[in-house]
Amino acid sequence: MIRLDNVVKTFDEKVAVDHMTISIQTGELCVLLGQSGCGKSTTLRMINRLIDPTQGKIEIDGQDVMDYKLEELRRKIGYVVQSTGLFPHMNVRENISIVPRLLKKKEDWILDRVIHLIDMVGLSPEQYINKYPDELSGGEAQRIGVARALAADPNIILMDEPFGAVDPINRKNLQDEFLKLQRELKKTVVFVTHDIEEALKMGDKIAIMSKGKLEAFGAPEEVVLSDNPFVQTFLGQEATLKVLTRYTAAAYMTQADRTDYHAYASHSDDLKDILGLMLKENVTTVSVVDETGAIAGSIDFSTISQVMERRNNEQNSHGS
Ligand SMILES: Nc1ncnc2c1ncn2[C@@H]1O[C@H](COP(=O)(O)OP(=O)(O)OP(=O)(O)O)[C@@H](O)[C@H]1O
Repeated sequence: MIRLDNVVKTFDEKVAVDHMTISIQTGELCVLLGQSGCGKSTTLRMINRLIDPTQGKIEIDGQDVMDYKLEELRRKIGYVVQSTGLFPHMNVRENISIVPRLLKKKEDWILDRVIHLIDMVGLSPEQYINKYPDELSGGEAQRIGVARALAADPNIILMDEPFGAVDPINRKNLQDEFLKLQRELKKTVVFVTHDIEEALKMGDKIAIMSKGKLEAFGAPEEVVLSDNPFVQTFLGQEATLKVLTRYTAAAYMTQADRTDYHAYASHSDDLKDILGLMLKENVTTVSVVDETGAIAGSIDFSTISQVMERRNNEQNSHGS
C-alpha cells in the first residue's frame, strides 16, 4: 500500500534521509525505529507530504503521492504526533470534529462519530466530550489525538512518537489498547519511535534507521537476529527477550491447570513480564488470573523457552 523507492531528503547540505526503499503492506503496522536525528520523522512526513522528497518516489496504492490532490491525500491519512496537536481553544468534541466538518458531514453524523470514537479509545464520552485539552492528562490527550486521527476513517495512520510523553504505565496501556484497536480496524500504520521495546511489541515490521539510512527491515523476530553490526549493537543482547512483549499470558497459558502457584500474573501480562516475575519470585510456574481475580490457568518456564526457541527456529529456517 505504501512504497518508498530510493527516497532522499536533504536540508541544505545535510542528508536527513538517504535512499530509503521499503514497502508496507495493507493492514500492517510498520515501525520506524532509530536514534534521535536518524530521519524517522522526516520519512514519515514525506508520506503525507508535509515535506517533499528531494529525490525518489513515494507511492500510495500504486499512485505517486505527488500526483494526489493534497486534500485527498490528507483525507486518506490520519496523523498523530507526540504533543497530540490538539487545539487548546477547542474542546474534545470540536477537536475530533475538525476533519469531518471539512468533509462537510452532517452535524448529527459528526456527533455520533465523536461519541463512538471517544468510546473506542477507552474514555467515557459523557465525561470527556466537553473537556478542553488542558483538562486532560497526557495519556487522555493522546487517546483523543488517536480519536481525532481516526475521525475521517482514513486507511493510513502516521504516528510520530505518539506515546512518547506518557509515563511508563499509561504508555503500556496505550500500546495495548492501540494494538487491540488495530486488530479490529486493520489500518495501515507507520509508527515512529526510538523505544526498542515499543517497536518490538507494536511492529508487524520494523525498519531500523541510522543516519538517514535503512539498516534492517523485517518482522521483529527477523530484525533481532540481523547480523548487521549496527543493528546488533543498537538492539543489544536483550532484544530477543524483548520480543516476548508481543505475546500475552492469555494466549499461552494452560487453561486446564488452575492450581494456585502463589505467584500471580494477569492474563493481560506479556511473556516478558511473566519471565521477570519468575526470576523475582524464584519460581518456574506462575498462576494466571483473569479480570475477576480468579485463577484462569498457569504458565511455566518451559512454555516461555519454547516460544523463544520456536521463534528462533522459524527465523533460521526462513534464512536458510
Ligand atoms: N526542517 C528541517 N530543516 C533542517 N534540518 C532538518 C529539518 N528537519 C529535520 N532536519 C534534520 O534532519 C535530520 C533528521 O531529522 P528527523 O526529525 O527526521 O529525525 P528523527 O529520527 O525523527 O529524530 P527525533 O527522534 O529526534 O525526532 C536531523 O539531523 C535534523 O536536524
